[in-house]
Amino acid sequence: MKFITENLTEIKDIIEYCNVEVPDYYKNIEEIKHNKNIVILGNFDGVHKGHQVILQKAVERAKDKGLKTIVYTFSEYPKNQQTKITTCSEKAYFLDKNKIDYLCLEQFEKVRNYSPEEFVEKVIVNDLNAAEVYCGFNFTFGKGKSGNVETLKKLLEVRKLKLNVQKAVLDDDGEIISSTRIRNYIKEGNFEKVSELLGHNFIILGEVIYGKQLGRVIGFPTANLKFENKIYPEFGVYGVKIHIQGDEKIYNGVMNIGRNPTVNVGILSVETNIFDFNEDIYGKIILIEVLENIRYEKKFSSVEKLKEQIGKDASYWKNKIDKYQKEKENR
Ligand SMILES: Cc1cc2nc3c(=O)[nH]c(=O)nc-3n(C[C@H](O)[C@H](O)[C@H](O)COP(=O)(O)O)c2cc1C
Ligand SMILES: Nc1ncnc2c1ncn2[C@@H]1O[C@H](COP(=O)(O)OP(=O)(O)O)[C@@H](O)[C@H]1O
Repeated sequence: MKFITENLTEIKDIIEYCNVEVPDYYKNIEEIKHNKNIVILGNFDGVHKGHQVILQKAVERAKDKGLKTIVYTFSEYPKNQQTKITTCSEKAYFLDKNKIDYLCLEQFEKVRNYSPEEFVEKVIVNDLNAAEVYCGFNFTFGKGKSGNVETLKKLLEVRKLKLNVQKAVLDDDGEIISSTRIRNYIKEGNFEKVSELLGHNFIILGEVIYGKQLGRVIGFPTANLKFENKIYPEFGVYGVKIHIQGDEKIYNGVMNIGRNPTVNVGILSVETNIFDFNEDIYGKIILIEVLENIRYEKKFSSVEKLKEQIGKDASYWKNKIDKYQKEKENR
């Protein structure tokens, strides 16, 4: 997948993790102008199962017609930053998995005052060279969200462009799959439901930074990540899978999110002890898949007691992994 963005810092992690060339904005803009494209509009926070239906249909259509697919979305959406399920880099990771050709991360400020007509003419027709457009049933656009799917349909029709509107995708219980529902399940720690509605596990992608360097002393070194502008599960301990930049192997481990009240630092941290691993990975990008809430974070009366509990958390998760593994083998 190629990127069209002027804000490279937002995609730095995914560029490094996937070891791809730093995108050239002007070159890629020129490239899409020479193609005929299917433009897919939306926020795609989480790239959940509903989003995936739109993406798959668009990709299929593009294949049939010899077109390219472009997801057009905003880099820094103005509101609700801390409720985002995916950062730009994480969104890019899943869009790439869905075989999208280009991801255009537009600065919202650039287009926020465009009327629906202007948006269609300047963005969809001129910049993106659209042959067809896809969006979800609740898509809005233009100044103050003045345009909806009906407006878009009419504006595209006069330009002989087809709009494909995806109706709401439902889960097995007949409820609409939405980013809001997924956020609530993340907060509740119900990762079975989170994974079911996302169609993949909740991920945290980031660079390993220095922490207090106490982990190694207590026998549980932890790879620490920066806190990003996104939603995090409640402070607590989670069973996770870990992927490390440049390493094919998938590791298991336990992650703690919180303020480490026992050692009284109070700084927010997201840190993971990786099982059967002993390497220096400072500066590397890692991708964590969150699978289960094990318990909530707690203040222990001593570091010794904390150490004992971390040992129990790790054993609990190792046993569970063994159980999953045996079940898989017997199936
Ligand atoms: C599985 C796991 C569970 C943890 N649970 C707690 C906890 O309940 N309370 C707490 O104060 N710290 C908890 N921690 C965080 C430790 O305090 C922290 O890892 C330790 O201070 C080392 O930090 P460092 O990586 O910055 O050196 C946990 C860490 C792990 C890996
Ligand atoms: N099994 C492991 N799990 C996590 N990190 C490990 C492991 N083995 C070695 N490391 C390395 O050690 C560092 C963590 O050690 P730690 O003492 O907790 O320091 P810090 O407080 O800086 O995170 C990680 O960033 C990584 O480079």
